[in-house]
Amino acid sequence: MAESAQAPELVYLVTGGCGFLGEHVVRMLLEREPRLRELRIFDLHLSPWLEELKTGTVQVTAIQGDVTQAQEVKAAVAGAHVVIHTAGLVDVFGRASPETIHKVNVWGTKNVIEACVQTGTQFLVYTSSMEVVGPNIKGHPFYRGNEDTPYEAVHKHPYPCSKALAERLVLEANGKKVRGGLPLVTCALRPTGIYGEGHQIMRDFYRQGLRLGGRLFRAIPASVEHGRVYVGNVAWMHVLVARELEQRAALLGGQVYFCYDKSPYKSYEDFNMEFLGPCGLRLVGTRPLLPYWLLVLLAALNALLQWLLRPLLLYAPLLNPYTLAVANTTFTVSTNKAQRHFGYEPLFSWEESRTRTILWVQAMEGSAQ
Ligand SMILES: NC(=O)C1=CN([C@@H]2O[C@H](COP(=O)(O)OP(=O)(O)OC[C@H]3O[C@@H](n4cnc5c(N)ncnc54)[C@H](O)[C@@H]3O)[C@@H](O)[C@H]2O)C=CC1
Ligand SMILES: C[C@H](CCCC(C)(C)O)[C@H]1CC[C@H]2[C@@H]3[C@H](O)CC4=CC(=O)CC[C@]4(C)[C@H]3CC[C@]12C
Repeated sequence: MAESAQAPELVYLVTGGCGFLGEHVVRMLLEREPRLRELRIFDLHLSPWLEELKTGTVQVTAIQGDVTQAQEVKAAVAGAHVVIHTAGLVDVFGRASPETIHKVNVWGTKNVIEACVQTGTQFLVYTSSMEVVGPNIKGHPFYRGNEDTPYEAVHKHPYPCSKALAERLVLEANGKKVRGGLPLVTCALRPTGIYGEGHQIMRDFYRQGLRLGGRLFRAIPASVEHGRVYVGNVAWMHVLVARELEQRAALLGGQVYFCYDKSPYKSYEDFNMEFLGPCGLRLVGTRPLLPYWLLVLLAALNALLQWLLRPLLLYAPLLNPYTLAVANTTFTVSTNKAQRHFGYEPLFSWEESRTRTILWVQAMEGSAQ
């Protein structure tokens, strides 16, 4: 993949390319990867906006497929130079079964690795998660840590378990010989909580606030810091690392990188108010309105209700023991590893990330403004 002034030659495949992050990766590649000849977008559900991308100079190929189906993955990967594997089942609310989460996130990743090996694709970027590290179930804080900070990672929930297993598979595959005899070069990016245009949970909080007369009620102490990163910067990191994998294979291969930018350290709720505030919502209370023990009880009750109601309907509220523990445990990163290894600098400043997110919330139907 050496730099050349010749015609664009590279074929990229983005799995999960119609998801929240995947869409930003796809658009970023089209905007900022001049060597792109063909962009394949592989997803279980293809979005209508893909059509508008097909009018440019890069060949955009939409592939409806399932990462759990090895043959479908292999067919999509064949002939690609780089695979960016963002597809995953993001579920911490109990909507999907643990088996399904494992199947999509672990087997799906296995299939992607195997497809690279069998077809001769040499470069693989995996979207991992901060959840691979923590917060752990013991509630230990991870305060502005980096990739080398010691932390007791203990996973019980199906989602972090699956992401940790999948990340390990990706890292262990680094150096494996692909068809043709060249080594596979892999790396994993670990975003903290991603925000920005298209963020479903932000949408849910906004709608909940509207239903509650423009108010949200503080549940988590303002002192608990939760790491957040703007989706455009996460996408940019994927594009950059994918571009650099060949040139710096020895340095980047088998490495993990937290995704970070200049977003401020705040609690999950205070951070959301950076966007929801200018859209007419307010966060009631300088301290949590309910005592923590009551929240724990409510979260346990929700888990019980989910279990009892499962034969009849899907009850999957935002509050459950796992989400409460994650929201209530400090987990923030402070690192420059991506900058040192592949020259990453955030493409979007905090002000720009904030403005873009606010404009997106405001554009939502029924804005409180
Ligand atoms: N949203 C967040 O805050 C964070 C997300 N991540 C990771 O980033 C990646 C993308 O997450 P989001 O964009 O937030 O989720 P998303 O749910 O918006 O996107 C995931 C995409 O994968 C596709 N997909 C799911 N199952 C599939 C299957 N069996 N075959 C093919 N495609 C399938 C979905 O249709 C969807 O388009 C995931 O791997 C997730 O674990 C990591 C850290 C934080
Ligand atoms: C839904 C949680 C906030 C509600 C808490 C309540 C009910 C007390 O108000 C979210 C708090 C933290 C979020 C998670 C975090 O950002 C890390 C994540 C990384 C991922 O890879 C996937 C998503 C998530 C698990 C994210 C999910 C929502 C929260 C638990």
